[in-house]
Amino acid sequence: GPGHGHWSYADKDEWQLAFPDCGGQMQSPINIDTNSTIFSRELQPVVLAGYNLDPSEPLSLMNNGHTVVLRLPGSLTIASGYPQEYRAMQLHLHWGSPEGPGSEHTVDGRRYDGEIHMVYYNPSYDSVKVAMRQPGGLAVLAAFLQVGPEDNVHYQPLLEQLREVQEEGKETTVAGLNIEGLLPANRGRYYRYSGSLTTPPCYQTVNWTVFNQTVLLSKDQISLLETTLQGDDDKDLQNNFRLTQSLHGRKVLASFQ
Ligand SMILES: NS(=O)(=O)c1c(F)c(F)c(SCCc2ccc(C(=O)O)cc2)c(F)c1NC1CCCCCCC1
Ligand SMILES: [Zn+2]
Repeated sequence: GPGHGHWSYADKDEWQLAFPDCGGQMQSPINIDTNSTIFSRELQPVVLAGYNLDPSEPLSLMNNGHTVVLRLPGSLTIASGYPQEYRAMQLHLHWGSPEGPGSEHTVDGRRYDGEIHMVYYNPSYDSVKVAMRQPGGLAVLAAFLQVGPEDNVHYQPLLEQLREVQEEGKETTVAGLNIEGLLPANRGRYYRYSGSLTTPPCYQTVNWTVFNQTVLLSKDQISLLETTLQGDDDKDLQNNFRLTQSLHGRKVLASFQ
């Protein structure tokens, strides 16, 4: 992965030794205290463009030892909801275990079962490598995954491939799917704040959107996510979430009252 040292969720207190930004004052994830958010009428609904990918276009799905990553084409963009256009890079998931939930952000101290992150970069920079080091260079759309009454058909193409990438480093392909279907239906209600990657190198360059509406998956889909993948040395890949970080005075905006 990026950066030098090898890291794990077990040694998250040492991350800042090898990756100094991880000890910064604009770190993610955070707890969203809904009583302290500030309503901003400037925050327009998030609109995606190019999200209906061509089913004949296979996408790479990989277990990188820390999460499962679906590479996304740069033709998928955020058309509105941010001051400038962003282009898709990848999406990945965070989850817990059968013993407990595993979202990264929390809302009023509540941790959700899981969380999807769609990672975008600002194409006005020469490359992703440059963009990810610039403030506002990255945008991540985050949504909470929650157990609901039935299977979420949009997640099925991803989840049924998990067994093909059970071991760290394994890769497979997924047919082009409707990326928009992976996000909540209501993209007008979200929180916005400036933060960081939640993994080393923890660059403080992420313009975060955390949707208010959750995404519902069945209990079976959530437990498939929690019990299929293996990380380092064949240990179960579970609880791949970073603890919430101090705001250090940062304000969290809300697109709704
Ligand atoms: N929540 S998050 O967005 O910070 C995030 C995580 F929490 C993540 F845990 C991850 S996966 C861990 C980082 C990593 C490891 C290996 C490789 C590789 O072999 O290619 C790539 C990345 C992960 F990939 C990401 N997102 C990546 C961060 C690393 C590189 C920057 C650009 C892509 C976004
Ligand atoms: Zn993430």
